[in-house]
Amino acid sequence: MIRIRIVRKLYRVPTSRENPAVIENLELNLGDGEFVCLVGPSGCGKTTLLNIVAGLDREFEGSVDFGEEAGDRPHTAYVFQEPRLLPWRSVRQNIELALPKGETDREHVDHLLDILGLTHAQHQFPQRLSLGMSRRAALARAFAVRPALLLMDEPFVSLDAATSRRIRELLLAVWQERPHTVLFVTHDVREAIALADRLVFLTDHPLRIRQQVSVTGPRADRAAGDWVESFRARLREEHPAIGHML
Ligand SMILES: Nc1ncnc2c1ncn2[C@@H]1O[C@H](COP(=O)(O)OP(=O)(O)OP(=O)(O)O)[C@@H](O)[C@H]1O
Repeated sequence: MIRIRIVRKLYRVPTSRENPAVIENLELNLGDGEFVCLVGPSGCGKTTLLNIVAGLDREFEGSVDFGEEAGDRPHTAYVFQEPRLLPWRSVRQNIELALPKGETDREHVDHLLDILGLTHAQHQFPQRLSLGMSRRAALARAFAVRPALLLMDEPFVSLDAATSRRIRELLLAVWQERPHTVLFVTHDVREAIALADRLVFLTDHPLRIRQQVSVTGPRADRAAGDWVESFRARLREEHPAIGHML
């Protein structure tokens, strides 16, 4: 169980007299192996929250408790909004560079390239890849380290609907092979319903939790658009306060 407690997070901007809290009084627990989707308006502080959980931002009041031995954090991978591949390395090298020093794990990398449809592109350089392929390469790099915690910040943004659906299916296929805790940020409630065990709807100014909802249907059924639409309709009925986010 990961326990996230953020009493207050603000950015001190020297040129600004007032620095309002971006996040305030947020309490969020992530179960072991749980897939949690954060859904919130643009600019509400989702990336800020992921950066805090990743340990990239330590300037906040509160704590992130990983329930491990003091000081230990789980093996974490972070997939950013942009794929952030090194342009002077091939797809395969980008993936292998993420592995701990001295570790090659060829079979695991081969398997990920295969399942993500990148075997034929493994020796290409990132500038030759489509956005969809780059995003798949970023996923392969994240999975290569066998993370216990995977943080994903709108990893499928600006893809066409068919490509993002295909990559979502690939993400689920790899995740289901070895379930681990995922915190996934999206604007897209349909995407969240297709993926998550739990949806966490957020407010902005400051960011807080507005509503949490479990999604219990089998993931195989959720690939069908009508399953997602009927779940959305039920949410609208049961939680009118979040109707504008649906
Ligand atoms: N380094 C920074 N310095 C000052 N303000 C910042 C900084 N980073 C983010 N902010 C502000 O904090 C707020 C939350 O930003 P953040 O990027 O976390 O939101 P978000 O929900 O991820 O946005 P989006 O959905 O557009 O990706 C915004 O008002 C943003 O302008």
